[in-house]
Amino acid sequence: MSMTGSSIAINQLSLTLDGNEIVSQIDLQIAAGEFVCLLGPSGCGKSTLLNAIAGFVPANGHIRVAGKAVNGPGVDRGVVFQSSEALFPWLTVRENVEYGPRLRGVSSRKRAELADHYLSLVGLSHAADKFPDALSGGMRQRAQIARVLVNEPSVVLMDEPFGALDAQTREVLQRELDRIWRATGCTIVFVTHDIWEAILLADRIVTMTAGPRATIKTIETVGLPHPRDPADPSSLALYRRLRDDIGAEVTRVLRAQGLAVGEVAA
Ligand SMILES: Nc1ncnc2c1ncn2[C@@H]1O[C@H](COP(=O)(O)OP(=O)(O)OP(=O)(O)O)[C@@H](O)[C@H]1O
Repeated sequence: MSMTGSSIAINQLSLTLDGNEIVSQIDLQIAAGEFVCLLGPSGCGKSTLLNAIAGFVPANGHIRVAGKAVNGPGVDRGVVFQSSEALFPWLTVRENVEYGPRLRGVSSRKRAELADHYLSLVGLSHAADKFPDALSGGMRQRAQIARVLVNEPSVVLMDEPFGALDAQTREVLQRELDRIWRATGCTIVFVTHDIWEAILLADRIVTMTAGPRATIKTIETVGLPHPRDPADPSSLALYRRLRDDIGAEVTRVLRAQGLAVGEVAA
């Protein structure tokens, strides 16, 4: 039970929703097994870009995963959402995790084996027979991650997966995700609002301009050893750069709307 990450190649990509061009001229090459975070002002189009890689949003331009054009959703790409409502409330954790393999016709013995493995990987073996309602927010997100990993995708797309969690649970799950990513070798694209979260997790951090027609503003290679220490001067310098880059975008938009006079931090 192992995965290999796939590369993602995005070239000259624009995305239009309801006739509005949300993101424009995106060029981004992600290596197999890389962990990339997307940061940017609220509403700039981070989720739209992630959804396009997932195949939920039609692409104008090119998105290739492992060299193959993305034309719709596929089992090679798993998506973890912020909301724990993504779990089926009428199924136990184990049944939720086995759902994907069951759809793919995997035998019950193999399904159970896969579920055991991925529930253990996310630290949820003890809660396998519980229903989602009986779980804490952090446990539900673990279950969602197991439900995605059980399909052994080469790319995991995560849309603010820890955004609704309290700070302590979030920190625990960030460490866990770092471990899980290393254990699986999958490629991760992770949308967040949280600059520290991006610094703790990412190989590279992509910042986006404010929309409409948002595009890539900067790409930072983090290049710091794991586990990352927020008190490290290099981490702090990177935090300030990212904060200033995103803050400048927020300020620009507010000024354009005639709403801001001073500087605005992200
Ligand atoms: N189905 C849709 N139809 C039309 N416009 C949409 C649709 N979904 C999102 N949008 C618009 O697309 C833009 C980008 O939304 P998106 O959710 O991708 O941004 P985001 O950067 O992920 O936002 P946030 O950080 O607040 O989660 C927003 O202006 C939003 O209003």
